[in-house]
Amino acid sequence: MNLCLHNPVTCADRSSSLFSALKTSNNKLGTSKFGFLKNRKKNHVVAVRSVSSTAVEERTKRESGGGESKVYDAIVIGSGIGGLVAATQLAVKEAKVLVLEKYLIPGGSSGYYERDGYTFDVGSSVMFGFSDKGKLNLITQALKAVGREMEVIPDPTTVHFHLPNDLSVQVHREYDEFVNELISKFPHEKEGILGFYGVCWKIFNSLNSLELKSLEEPIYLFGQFFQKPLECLTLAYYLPQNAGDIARKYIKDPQLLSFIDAECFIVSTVNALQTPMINASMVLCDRHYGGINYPVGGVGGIARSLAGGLVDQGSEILYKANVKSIILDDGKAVGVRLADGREFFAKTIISNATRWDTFGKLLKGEKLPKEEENFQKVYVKAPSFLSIHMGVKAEVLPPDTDCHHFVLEDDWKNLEEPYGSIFLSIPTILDPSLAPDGRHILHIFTTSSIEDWEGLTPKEYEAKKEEVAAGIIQRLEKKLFPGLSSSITFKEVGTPRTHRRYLARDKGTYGPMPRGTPKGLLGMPFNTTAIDGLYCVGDSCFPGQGVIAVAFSGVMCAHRVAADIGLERKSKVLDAGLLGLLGWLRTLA
Ligand SMILES: NC(=O)c1ccc[n+]([C@@H]2O[C@H](COP(=O)([O-])OP(=O)(O)OC[C@H]3O[C@@H](n4cnc5c(N)ncnc54)[C@H](O)[C@@H]3O)[C@@H](O)[C@H]2O)c1
Ligand SMILES: CC(C)=CCC/C(C)=C/C=C/C(C)=C/C=C/C(C)=C/C=C/C=C(C)/C=C/C=C(C)/C=C/C=C(\C)CCC=C(C)C
Repeated sequence: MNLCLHNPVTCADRSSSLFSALKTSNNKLGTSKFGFLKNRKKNHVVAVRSVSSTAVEERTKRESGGGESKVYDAIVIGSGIGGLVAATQLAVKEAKVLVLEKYLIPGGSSGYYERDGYTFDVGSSVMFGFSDKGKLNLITQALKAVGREMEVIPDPTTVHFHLPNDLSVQVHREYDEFVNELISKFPHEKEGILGFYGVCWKIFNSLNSLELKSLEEPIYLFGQFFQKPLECLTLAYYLPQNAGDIARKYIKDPQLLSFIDAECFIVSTVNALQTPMINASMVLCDRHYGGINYPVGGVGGIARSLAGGLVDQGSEILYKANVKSIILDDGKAVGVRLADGREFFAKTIISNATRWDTFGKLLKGEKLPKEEENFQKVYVKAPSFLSIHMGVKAEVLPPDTDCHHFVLEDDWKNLEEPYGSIFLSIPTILDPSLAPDGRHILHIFTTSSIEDWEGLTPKEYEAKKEEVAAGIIQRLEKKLFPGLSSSITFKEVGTPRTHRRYLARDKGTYGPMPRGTPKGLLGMPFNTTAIDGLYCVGDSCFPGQGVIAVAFSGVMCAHRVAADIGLERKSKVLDAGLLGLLGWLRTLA
């Protein structure tokens, strides 16, 4: 996806030329034509109208010019990985799905963009769940479900930490190599290190033994408890716990505890005390179990392959389709209305927009359901990122430079501060085809809030981008790569405003972040919502941020929707019991 990480002021021109370039690739994906619904008049009242189900079908027919009416099984708003996995999983169950994407290509924050011979990943380039092993390789499985496979390049080091007091730790692909390196830095904490990471493995192995489907579907859930009671009880035990508390049971050294904070921060943007233990275990072990693998050609290929696979299954994806509102019929979600006035109808609506955008914008004017109020009480929007995509002369990187780095120079206290720590990926270390010969890509990012970028004139905005980016580049020059500034051949800076604009995420947020100390994953909502027929998918659903996490949310969502539209088994009585119980558990968070 092209996030247009350049001056938003000039963006319109460049994206129109980009669009012509992309048209071909969209066509290759089989972008469908939607001639069956005519444009409707603008200035619709966004307020919900009450119409019966038959009326919905009749209206669709009328709008199709009396031709064949089409009510989809599911409409998915947004083609992030969460939305695409939900859509493809439903499509392979023979549901008719329509994905509506605001932008020109699929992927959302897992998209890509091309400039001057470089292919940049919009978001991070660290891919979990992309191996050929076990049951947690959810990206591999999602692609396989629609007959796609991608060539991947194994990453020998997940991340190289450069931390205060000159603490340098490489997270090697081999677990033993990693723990031995960590133990060599903290020999007095050998038992603590093995104890903490040992609990992570216990949880990971339990997860890896389950068939992963919707935890909101009782026939499946009880079936898993019956088949794997110990593993399910282990997961239920750790569900309300956080990594920092478990770490403190084993580890005393404050610097080592800060290292565990950094381990958690890079995937959750919060410290270990606020990171759910199940999520921490998932990432701290998958990187050694299946390993981190990078898709040849860049991360954008994942979404392109899923979108292509979706169309192969007979479902559809429509780009430049900006959903403005969700249409309710007697309190049930039955369709969507686009910014250009077109309307589409389906038995179920799945929103891949964040919960804040779904309830705050797409259902504007509706009373916020109690469940969403609770969600907003427990979670706030995490800050966004400032990202710098650069092309540099290859010789500036020392030999054996690792692909991913995390830099926190002087003071552990800066870990969670805006611009405090720096993430750096150099995907061309693994796949040189992403850059012209003799060049490398540096994708640098650091947390930043939208408030920092508002109220500026275009000139001030540009100047601030340059100034902040220069400061970050100088820090990397000092810590890692002398001569970096003078080796830059291409540079584009994106801010939280860029993320808000191109990903349609409120305040450009990276995802939900606990307001205080959460009870692990207990407060995180699943996919059903208080509105009949409306489901959410993506990072504001269980289990949270991350490509593999939203892929799991997509799998869960598709299973729950399939049961509700009769493509999978369901029991109304058990449903009511489990959904009630889960709702109650969330109130305890
Ligand atoms: N390596 C990594 O771990 C990595 C890399 C990149 C992204 N990510 C993760 O991906 C997660 C986000 O994935 P996701 O699937 O939840 O969502 P997303 O934000 O990536 O995608 C949502 C999509 O929905 C579209 N959209 C939103 N509102 C719309 C509307 N009204 N009409 C039409 N389209 C609309 C957006 O354009 C976007 O394409 C983040 O949590 C981030 O952690 C992780
Ligand atoms: C229901 C109840 C109540 C109970 C029951 C019990 C049970 C059975 C349970 C179960 C559970 C489960 C299954 C769960 C699951 C989970 C999961 C799968 C999870 C996952 C997760 C994941 C994650 C979180 C991930 C993330 C990631 C990320 C975010 C990443 C990122 C990255 C980056 C940013 C990179 C960095 C870079 C550099 C350093 C450069």
